[in-house]
Amino acid sequence: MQTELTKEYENWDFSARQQSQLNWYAETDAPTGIPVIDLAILRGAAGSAQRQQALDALRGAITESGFFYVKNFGISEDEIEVISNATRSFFGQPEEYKQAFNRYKQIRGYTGYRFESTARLFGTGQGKDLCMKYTMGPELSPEEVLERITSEEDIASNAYSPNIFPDAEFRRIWVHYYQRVHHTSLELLEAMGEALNLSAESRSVLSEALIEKSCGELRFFQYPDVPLHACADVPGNGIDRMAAHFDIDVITLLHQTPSENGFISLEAKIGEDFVKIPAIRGTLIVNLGEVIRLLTGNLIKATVHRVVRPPQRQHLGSARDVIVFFQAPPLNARLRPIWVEEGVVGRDTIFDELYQQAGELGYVTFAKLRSRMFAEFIQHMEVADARHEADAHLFSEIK
Ligand SMILES: O=C(O)CCC(=O)C(=O)O
Ligand SMILES: [Fe+2]
Repeated sequence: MQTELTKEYENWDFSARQQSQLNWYAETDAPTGIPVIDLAILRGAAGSAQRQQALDALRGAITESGFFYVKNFGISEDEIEVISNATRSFFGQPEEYKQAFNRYKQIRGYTGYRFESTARLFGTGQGKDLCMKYTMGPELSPEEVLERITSEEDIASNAYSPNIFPDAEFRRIWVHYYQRVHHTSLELLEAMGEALNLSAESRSVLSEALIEKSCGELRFFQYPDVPLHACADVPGNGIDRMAAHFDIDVITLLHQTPSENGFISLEAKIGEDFVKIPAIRGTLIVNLGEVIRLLTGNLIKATVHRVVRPPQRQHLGSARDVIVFFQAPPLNARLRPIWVEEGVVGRDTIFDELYQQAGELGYVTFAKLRSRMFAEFIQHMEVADARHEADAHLFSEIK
């Protein structure tokens, strides 16, 4: 058994690849209720019928499924190829070399295979994330950090920890992609404000708090082929590659590659069912996060999603790459409720509670909301770590 497992490690492939050569799905494969929105149309002449249709589709997606695709998002396939190949090449280095860039406590730099556990944070599954990761946050000067913090606690929270990169070229490539995807996220948030017909006051919450001074995090995940013995259909195994969760940001922009063998790993919970979200060439997947759900009184959905393991017959060729940008407010953002004219379905969230407590102050800082959200996660994290190591024997040692 051990020999087989070692052989599977030899299947870890980090060679450079051309995006055009991958086994993409087509736009017609988008699941029902997950529209493909054309950002080129949204950027076009205001008032055209086509543009109104795109705005209506956007409104439907964010208030119903909480998931959509976006095409013509302003980042070329070449730019995606450059960051992917640079990061794949880093992941292909010896573990010892990579560990020198590990700042996991600050959620920066390299995080090894099966190190983080989304299951542990959310209490919605078992096991560690079956991928390796690289992470960067906003590039801020010390003055810019000072502007954004509200207390000593904020410094300790590591939200503004410095970035780390293996070399100058890697940094240039990552900073470039960060700027590009950050820009796309702003375009989408503005379009959402328009699609929801927000009042001037509510739009100012979006632009002051979430748009202009936002602090996103960019991460690259490489999920290698799932080892045969760890597949979803082996009795007693879990099914997660990354356990079910919602994102705790404002909006997430995710680029995924298709697996060579066609297996679709990413699933979104729409109604009671988990729906497969295939990798469609030329698109990003967009989903909305907890912060915007709370600000809009549940109107915008922070949809639960997960990444699943393949069955044994599809373990070879199940590897996938993901570049994901989490758009988050700065810690000093002054969050207020966003009112949408019709359709407010609930005002009883943890945000509303904090907002009422704020009284005359009239806002809740993101720092406050964030620590309240994390307090909920800590309860899940008290589950014994052993539970998350129960399947460790299914994976061989990293050498
Ligand atoms: O790997 C994926 O496709 C999903 C990643 C994800 O949901 C996350 O990191 O929040
Ligand atoms: Fe997620």
